[in-house]
Amino acid sequence: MVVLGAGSWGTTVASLAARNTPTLLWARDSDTADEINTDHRNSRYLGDPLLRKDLRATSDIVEAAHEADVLVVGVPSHAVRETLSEIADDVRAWVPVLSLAKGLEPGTRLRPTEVIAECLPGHPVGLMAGPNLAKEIIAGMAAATVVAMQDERVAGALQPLFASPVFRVYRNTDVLGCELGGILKNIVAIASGMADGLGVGDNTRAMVLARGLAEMIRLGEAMGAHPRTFAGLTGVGDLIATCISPSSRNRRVGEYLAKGLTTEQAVAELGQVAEGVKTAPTVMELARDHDVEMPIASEVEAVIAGRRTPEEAYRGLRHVEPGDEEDLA
Ligand SMILES: NC(=O)c1ccc[n+]([C@@H]2O[C@H](COP(=O)([O-])OP(=O)(O)OC[C@H]3O[C@@H](n4cnc5c(N)ncnc54)[C@H](O)[C@@H]3O)[C@@H](O)[C@H]2O)c1
Ligand SMILES: O=P(O)(O)OC[C@H](O)CO
Repeated sequence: MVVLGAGSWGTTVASLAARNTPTLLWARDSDTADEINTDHRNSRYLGDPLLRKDLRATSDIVEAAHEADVLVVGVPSHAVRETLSEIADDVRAWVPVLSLAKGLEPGTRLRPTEVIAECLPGHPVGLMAGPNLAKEIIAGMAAATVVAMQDERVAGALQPLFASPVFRVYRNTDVLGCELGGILKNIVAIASGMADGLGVGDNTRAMVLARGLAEMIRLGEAMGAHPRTFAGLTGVGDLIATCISPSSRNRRVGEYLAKGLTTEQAVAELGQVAEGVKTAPTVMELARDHDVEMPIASEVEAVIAGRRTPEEAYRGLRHVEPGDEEDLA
C-alpha cells in the first residue's frame, strides 16, 4: 500500500496498514521521511508515539506511485488535485484509490473522491472516514471507521488492510453520504468550539450538535445521499467526536475565534489543517444551489469571513424561527 501525505492522519493510517501489508508513506519534505525511517516517529504532526517499525517513508512521489497496489490519498482537500497530477501517469491501472480528506475543493466544489476520479479515471475510488482522531488512534485507543465504495467486493478486500483488534473497519456503499458526513461535521465542530469559547453551556452545545446534524441531513438528502447514513459512524459518530474532542482542530479553531483571534490568527495558532475553515463558504454555495437552509453553517461562514463575531453569530441563531423538528428536508 502507498499513502500520500505524512500529516497526522496519513501517517496514522499508514502505520495501521503497515501491521497488515507492506506500506510506503510519501512525505512532502525529506526530513519527515528520514525521521520516520530512522526514529519511527513523526514528531511534527504526532509528537512522541512510535510508529510501526516496518513502515517505510519516501519523499519521492513518483517512486511511491510506482509501488502502489492500493493508493491512499491523505493530503488536505485543496491539495488532492495538485498532488495526483504529479503522478497521474505513474499509478498502475485499476489500483483502488481511497481518500482520507474531509473537505471540498475550493472553486470546483468537488468532493475529494470526485477530484480523484477526474485525476485518475478508471480506478475504483472510495474513502475512509469516521470518528477517527489521529492522536487517539496512534496512541492505540480503540476506534471504528468506514470504507465507503460503490464496489462492495473491492471495499471488502480493503477492510482487512486497515483493521486491528482495536480498529474496526466497516463498509458502506453510500459514498456521497459518508463523504458529506466527514466534510459537513467540521463546520458544526467550529460552531461547537465557538460555544465552548463563549461558555454558553452544555444545553446550547447539544442543541448545536442536534440542529447541526439536521442541516447535514438536509443538504445530504438534497444532494442524493441516504439520510440513514448520517445516523452512522461517518455522520453522527464523527460529528460527536469532532465537536467534543479537545484535540479536534476544527473545534479548536472555533474556540480561538470566540477568544477574539481572527481566522488567520486561529489557523496560524493551530499549525495544522482545519478543513472546515476553507470548506464553509463552499458548503454555503452548495446550500444555495440546492435551496437548503443551513443557519448554523451560515453563521460559521460569516464568522470565518470576518462579517460577524461569534457572539453575534449565536445571537443571530436565536432569531431563527423554530419549525417542525421532524421536518429535516
Ligand atoms: N488528523 C485527523 O485526526 C484526521 C482524521 C480523519 C481525517 N482527517 C483528514 O485528513 C486530511 C489530512 O489531514 P491531516 O490531519 O493529516 O493534516 P495535517 O495538518 O496533520 O497534515 C497535512 C499534511 O498535508 C501535507 N500538505 C499540505 N499542503 C499540501 C500541498 N499543497 N501539497 C501536498 N501536501 C500538502 C502536509 O505536508 C502534511 O503532510 C484532512 O482532510 C483531514 O480532514 C484528519
Ligand atoms: O481534528 P479535526 O477537527 O480535523 O478532526 C479530525 C477527524 O476528522 C475526526 O474524525
